[in-house]
Amino acid sequence: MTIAGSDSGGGAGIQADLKTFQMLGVFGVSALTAVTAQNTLGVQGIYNLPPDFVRQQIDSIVTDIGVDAVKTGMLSQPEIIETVVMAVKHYRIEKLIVDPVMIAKGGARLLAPNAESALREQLLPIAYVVTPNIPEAEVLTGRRILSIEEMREAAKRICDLGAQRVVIKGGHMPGPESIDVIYDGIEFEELHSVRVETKNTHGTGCTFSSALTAWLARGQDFFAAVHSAKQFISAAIAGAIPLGEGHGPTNHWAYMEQKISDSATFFGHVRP
Ligand SMILES: Nc1ncnc2c1ncn2[C@@H]1O[C@H](COP(=O)(O)OP(=O)(O)OP(=O)(O)O)[C@@H](O)[C@H]1O
Ligand SMILES: Cc1ncc(CO)c(N)n1
Repeated sequence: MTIAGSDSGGGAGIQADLKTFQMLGVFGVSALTAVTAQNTLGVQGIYNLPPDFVRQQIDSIVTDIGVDAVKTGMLSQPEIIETVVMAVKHYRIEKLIVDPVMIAKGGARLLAPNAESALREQLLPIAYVVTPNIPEAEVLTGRRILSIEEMREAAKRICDLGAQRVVIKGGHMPGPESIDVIYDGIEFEELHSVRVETKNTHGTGCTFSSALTAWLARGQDFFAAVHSAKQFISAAIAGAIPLGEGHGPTNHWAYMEQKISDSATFFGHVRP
């Protein structure tokens, strides 16, 4: 399940999450927190849903269909965070993947400033894993992050805030590689990928964390699931189709296309 906002542009939010789940063979369900009027140029409008109605959607899903993992994205308001926290505790959801969405690529706020403390103090302590980008990790820790060493320190601090595991995504740090720092409370790992020179990075964070959620729902262990998610997002960025005039979306089917062309046999055809 994804608990997040709708991106009318289809590249981020609920739409990115459900497309990613589908591509990874996971049945996606959703609870909407907000509806955005959004495209590749920016966010033109936000309509928040009432917290009670967010809870009603979660109740509808969990009491009938059930969930193997739950991901949160845009939560927008402190009351929505409190509602999600209560529901996660009530249903004893263990695999909670928190993508602490704060600001969209174009600069629009997707989390009210007065919701940051609720996120830090109430949601992080019940997270199985948190996946901040660098600016989000800076807000959560209150410190600048300018190096891999500082990413590691931030990961430790975020675990000290109560999260069990952390992936700090390195898309915002300049350099020839995009490096993510993974920490499970004991061990660190760095995941390197060649930085693709592209402006089509709308929704990279949502897509990465929903791929991680899908692999965790499928039962992969934490480090393996992060590696698989990185493969998914790397293919989605490299294979992005340019849409719109601004930051275009990633390509949610590129990973499967790559898998198909990598495989020796496909529909009975043996590749030379
Ligand atoms: N230009 C790029 N080339 C290769 N990998 C990238 C690039 N930009 C981001 N990534 C990777 O994509 C994933 C998402 O990271 P990023 O830091 O962009 O998330 P984000 O800022 O939360 O995204 P968004 O807010 O747009 O949803 C990470 O694994 C990161 O390393
Ligand atoms: C609805 C929504 N969620 C998350 C993001 C972050 O990419 C976005 N741009 N829009």
